[in-house]
Amino acid sequence: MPISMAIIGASGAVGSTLAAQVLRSQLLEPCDRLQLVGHGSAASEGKLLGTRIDLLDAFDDERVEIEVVPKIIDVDADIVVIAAGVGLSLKRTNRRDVAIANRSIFEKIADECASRVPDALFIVVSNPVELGVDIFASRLERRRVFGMGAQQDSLRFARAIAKDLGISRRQVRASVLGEHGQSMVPLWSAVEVLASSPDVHRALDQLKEECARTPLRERVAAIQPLIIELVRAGEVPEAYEIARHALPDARIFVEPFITARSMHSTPNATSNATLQCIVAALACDHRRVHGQVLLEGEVLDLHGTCGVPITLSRDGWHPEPLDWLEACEKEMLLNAAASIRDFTLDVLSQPQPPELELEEATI
Ligand SMILES: NC(=O)c1ccc[n+]([C@@H]2O[C@H](COP(=O)([O-])OP(=O)(O)OC[C@H]3O[C@@H](n4cnc5c(N)ncnc54)[C@H](O)[C@@H]3O)[C@@H](O)[C@H]2O)c1
Repeated sequence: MPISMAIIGASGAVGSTLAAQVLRSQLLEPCDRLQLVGHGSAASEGKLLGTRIDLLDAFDDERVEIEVVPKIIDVDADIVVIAAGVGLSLKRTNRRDVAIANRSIFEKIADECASRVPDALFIVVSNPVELGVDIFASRLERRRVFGMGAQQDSLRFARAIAKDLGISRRQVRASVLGEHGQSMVPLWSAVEVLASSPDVHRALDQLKEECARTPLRERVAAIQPLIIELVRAGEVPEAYEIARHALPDARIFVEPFITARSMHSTPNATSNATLQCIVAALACDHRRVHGQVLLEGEVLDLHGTCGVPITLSRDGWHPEPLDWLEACEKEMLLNAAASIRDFTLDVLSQPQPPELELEEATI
């Protein structure tokens, strides 16, 4: 069955990188289609037309059909990635301001997708991922909507552990659940190392013991304000140096912040995690990924949006059991779910902001 994929926000850092990674991966074949979707402005259409030719120049060997779709209402795909919206900036310095700005963008895109492609699979990349999932899942079949933030965080955690053990990330399986934000929950009990060397397993045990000595939140709080200060002052090497010395579970709270601030986005890592989710949905082979989904009691009796382990098919997500969580991990996950709920309710109760200023919404 041919694959038809749309990237909403394809002119952005993440959207354009994802398009390149999808084409580079050779996931798509000649009869498949990749839609680069703009948002109705002449500037976004112009940029996408240029992006299309650049992608063709790079990847046309596979003869995948690459289309520019100037308006969201004309999207036509089985898999829709939402990478449109604003991020942190000088004007929007916190997650709440980003959420308030992106809320109306999410609502508009979700309404148009609901009328146009209700049976697609929707992958939310834009932040806050949980707000996006909530809004899309309220307008579409919730099982067809998931956020990729938890997969991104899980890959980061696996890399941080692999780095400290001196092995490849391929040899580490790790899970980060909860929020794609300050309430994320890295699970030491789920870490699996596929290396056979006893030294590596001993080193992992030592790492876990070291982490257990001081609560994660305390370790993050001890370095985060300083890192924020250093990044604000433009002292990026110093900020990375502090992050490098943090233990893996705390490092993933601070390192992405430095990266996002120093290069405006995290396009390669985010696209890679999104691509892994797309590959999992197409393979439909029960491989475990992680995603923010709107739960109705399927896991730990949770109701609301939360990052959990899932499997994927083209028709949507299926929850994986979580009854093996340690008591403290379960408590952290329940707290994360409550914090997500409070944040989302707060944002949804705010008055709608005026239209985004032109210079932000043009491309
Ligand atoms: N989940 C993650 O791990 C992760 C990582 C990086 C970025 N993000 C989020 O993804 C989103 C995109 O990030 P980016 O770095 O590519 O940003 P970017 O500024 O480079 O691109 C933003 C995209 O959104 C589009 N856009 C802007 N206003 C719009 C509107 N009113 N309607 C529709 N589309 C609009 C732009 O045309 C552009 O294509 C942001 O919300 C960002 O916070 C998430």
